[in-house]
Amino acid sequence: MLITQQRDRFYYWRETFTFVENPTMAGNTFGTVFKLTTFGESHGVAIGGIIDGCPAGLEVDLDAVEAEMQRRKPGQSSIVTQRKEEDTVKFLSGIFEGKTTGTPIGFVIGNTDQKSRDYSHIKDTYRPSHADFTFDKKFGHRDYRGGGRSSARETACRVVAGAIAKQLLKDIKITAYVASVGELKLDKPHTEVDFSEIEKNPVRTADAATAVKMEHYIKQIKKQGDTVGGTITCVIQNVPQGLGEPVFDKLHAQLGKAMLSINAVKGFEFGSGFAGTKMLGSEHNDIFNKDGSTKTNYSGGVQGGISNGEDIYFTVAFKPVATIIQKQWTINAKGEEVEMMGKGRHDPCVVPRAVPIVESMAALALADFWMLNNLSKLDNF
Ligand SMILES: Cc1cc2nc3c(=O)[nH]c(=O)nc-3n(C[C@H](O)[C@H](O)[C@H](O)COP(=O)(O)O)c2cc1C
Ligand SMILES: C=C(O[C@@H]1CC(C(=O)O)=C[C@@H](OP(=O)(O)O)[C@H]1O)C(=O)O
Repeated sequence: MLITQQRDRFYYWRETFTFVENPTMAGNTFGTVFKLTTFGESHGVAIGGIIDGCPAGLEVDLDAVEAEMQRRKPGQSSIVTQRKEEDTVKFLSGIFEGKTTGTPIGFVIGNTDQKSRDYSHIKDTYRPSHADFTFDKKFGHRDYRGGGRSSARETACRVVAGAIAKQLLKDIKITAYVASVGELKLDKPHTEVDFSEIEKNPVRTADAATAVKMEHYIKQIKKQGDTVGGTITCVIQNVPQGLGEPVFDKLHAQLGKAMLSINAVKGFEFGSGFAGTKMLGSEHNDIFNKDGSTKTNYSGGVQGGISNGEDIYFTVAFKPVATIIQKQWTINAKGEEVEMMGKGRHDPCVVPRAVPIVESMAALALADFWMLNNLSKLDNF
């Protein structure tokens, strides 16, 4: 081979691999085998995704997908953003005669009620604690309308994939609920929560009286043009033993990544979490029953990064929404200090709509581990 040909080949491969390893805007895919890639901006034509690695032959209950979308969609009650989107999912591929074909499942969700005028004042001005500043610094060119790609609108795609992952997981039951809004707490450990209460109130907490207080508080905060944070607890039941891939892809590590990838998340507490630090080993150790189950479950259903068959539980902390309808000082792209006020339709508190997002991300993490676990033993081939 001529030296010039060799050189051209070298450059060809270098460029190819550089592209594959360092694609621009990396980070739009979650999962190793059961994978979700999402695309789209909040005020663009549509958002959507591709679910790859879903096995063939899964009967997809489209009504169940639709029901999950209704739980997340904007405009669903007076304590969430008043942007009105139907969030009907249009599947483009990968499902035939009601069953998955094992090929990529492509889907789109239209954006129909965007009001981009509300964002013209932040074209060159950064909302404090939103993603405007960092997206600008990283990419230099961004769709500022509605926060573009940084908007939680993208999480609609996660809910589509999560709804399918839930169906793949069959008996594994994933339930999330609002555990606190500001200082208002649902005063019950997850083991005493009545899951049937969650969908009966717009806050999605598991107690009617607490829900009334939380709803009232969110409305009050909204009137002041302000926002408030909260926490969501998630419980996963009927988990088979063996899910999780030590050492770097431990089950709770991936769940942490899944949760921390959700917009506005600031904390993830797994199993006994921070409270466990105040206990002694003699109190904290989960003592076995003869069948391998444990008498207590401070481990949160995971030991050594692998599920042990007990319930998995964790809590996710969400910050107060950044866009407030109050004047605040900020800076513009020229570095000048300017006063700005948020405009438009924002969530005064994200937790009511984040409940199905937390469940979906948990389902995606578990579906991936379920697929991977089938590869971990020769007996499975
Ligand atoms: C369900 C949900 C709804 C949200 N709604 C809003 C909103 O209406 N306005 C807003 O400024 N941020 C909202 N956020 C948060 C922003 O998307 C998020 O703060 C922003 O992308 C910056 O990312 P970070 O807070 O994770 O750093 C929402 C988050 C979630 C999970
Ligand atoms: C559109 C959704 O939520 C949006 C999330 C969001 C943000 O900054 O994250 C800001 C608001 O966007 P807009 O100003 O366009 O109404 C929310 O409504 C959705 O969840 O589907």
